[in-house]
Amino acid sequence: MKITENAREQIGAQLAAAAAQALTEDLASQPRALLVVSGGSTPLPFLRRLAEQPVAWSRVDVTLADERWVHEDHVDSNARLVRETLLTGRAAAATFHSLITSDPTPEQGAATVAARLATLPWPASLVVLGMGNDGHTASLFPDSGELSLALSTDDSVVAVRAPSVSQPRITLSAARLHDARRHALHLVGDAKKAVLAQALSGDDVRELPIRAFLTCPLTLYWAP
Ligand SMILES: O=C(O)[C@H](O)[C@@H](O)[C@H](O)[C@H](O)COP(=O)(O)O
Repeated sequence: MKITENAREQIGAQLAAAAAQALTEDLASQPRALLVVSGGSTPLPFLRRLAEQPVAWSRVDVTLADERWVHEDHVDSNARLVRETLLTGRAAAATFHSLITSDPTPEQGAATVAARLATLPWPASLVVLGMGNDGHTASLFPDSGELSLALSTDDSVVAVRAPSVSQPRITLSAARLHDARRHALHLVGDAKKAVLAQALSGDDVRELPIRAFLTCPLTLYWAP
């Protein structure tokens, strides 16, 4: 157990160093740089380590790959995760752009979120993706009625409902998620390694939506 925990800390630290390097490289030639991170449980060690990296954080914008449509104080909020882990220490000087509005549903809030995202310095320096055991990434779920739309639209965000998750969500579209200089996939555990192997051995994106990003190119950060 201890070995696994250490490996997960190490891979988080490696990803944090790579993210800091990407932002610093881009900030050498542009006024601001954008980082897109994912929610869930995997990113915790990465976000905590990144918060302490020496980056010109006051010139960095941060947003999320997707969000659960809950209040920002909710235990399931990805914004809460980012505020409590990344936006501390040195990285507190970064500007965070939430994917949530006060509208009751993501369908009602999507246009406001899209307008917010349009002000950011795309392409992102780095998009960090996670993946679920069903092959979803961001909120591109295999069982969501909005999957085809999210994979094909030029809009930047899509409101998503999926039977496999309890809360409505909002996700960056595949097109928006592709709009980055670098992509990383951050995974832990043997189950996810097996899902990734399955994804690499086929091409039906609707079966395993992570496939939409396997040609980015994409750098894999995996630990047992
Ligand atoms: O808000 C979210 O849930 C995500 O952004 C999602 O795509 C996540 O990356 C995967 O579900 C993996 O989640 P875990 O890291 O918790 O396994």
